[in-house]
Amino acid sequence: MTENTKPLAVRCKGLIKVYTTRHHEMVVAVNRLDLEVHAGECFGLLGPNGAGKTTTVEILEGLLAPTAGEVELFGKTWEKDERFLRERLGISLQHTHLPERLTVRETVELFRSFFTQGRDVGEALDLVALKDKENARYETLSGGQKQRLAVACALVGNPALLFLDEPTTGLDPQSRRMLWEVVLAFKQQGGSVLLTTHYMDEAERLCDRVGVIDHGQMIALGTPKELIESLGGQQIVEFTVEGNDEEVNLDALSTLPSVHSARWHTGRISLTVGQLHEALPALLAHVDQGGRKLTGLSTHHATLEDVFVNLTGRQLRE
Ligand SMILES: Nc1ncnc2c1ncn2[C@@H]1O[C@H](COP(=O)(O)OP(=O)(O)OP(=O)(O)O)[C@@H](O)[C@H]1O
Repeated sequence: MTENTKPLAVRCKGLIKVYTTRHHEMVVAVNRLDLEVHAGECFGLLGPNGAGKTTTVEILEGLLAPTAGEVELFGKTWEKDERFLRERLGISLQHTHLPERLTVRETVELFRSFFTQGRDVGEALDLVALKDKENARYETLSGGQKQRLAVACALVGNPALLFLDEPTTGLDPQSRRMLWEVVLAFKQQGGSVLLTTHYMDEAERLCDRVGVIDHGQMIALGTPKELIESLGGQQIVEFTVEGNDEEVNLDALSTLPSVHSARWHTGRISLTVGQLHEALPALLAHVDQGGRKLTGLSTHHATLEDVFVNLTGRQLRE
């Protein structure tokens, strides 16, 4: 099969999930979501708490029934081809509770037994650098080791598609980087990945494309580079001035050289800027001419976080 005729790893269309709470209130968690993950791609779903990421992922994993919409993985559906799909998916849930008394090796052996074909247990442990812990009981592992074990369990069936729901939340930097290497190696061998994350550096490092989801809807989709470029500038300048904030004229600021846009953001003025060496002198002169004094100034390279703020006026993590 050529690249174009390969079935998509994930295709969902018009996905809707409405929960009914204990108090009989309706919560629309996913609202007409369309999503495609290509074979061999790492796709990241980003969004704030409660955006609908976990609900979406659990529907795609066949763990939760949608209220409406179509879901296909490798051109197959959960209704008709559950066995086929279970053999091809690796799943690491947001919270994994594994048996406390089993050793690391026993845990992975248990998961290996669910699959007719799969990896050698030792190889799966090697992949997540847990070989030296194979005889340790689950209850004695650190948070990072537990998370890596969950990923080993997801990998031991030699899946074609890996689901990772916030795989590195709460991990130390070294464990996070180790998991990133595991994901990149899996992708390099042709695997497809759908991951959710709160970490923008993680999305930028791992994902070929990302979808930003808010209130159950996809509000932006593209490569990290495309999304960041959509801001119109690669740099963000944030500053505060002494005196009455109300008088700051955002329109005037956005006409300064190399400034693409100006907004209020968490008590500061935030400018999206093309060239710092053009924008900064002009900004300083502008503030000076207005008879004001700068009380703070910082700059950073635009990130996916800035994309989210630009789209919604909110922080990704509040
Ligand atoms: N079982 C449930 N019953 C009622 N409402 C629910 C249920 N599960 C989730 N929700 C609601 O659906 C919305 C989406 O939740 P979901 O967990 O999918 O979001 P999320 O983006 O994964 O958030 P987080 O990053 O915090 O995990 C939220 O408003 C949540 O409160």
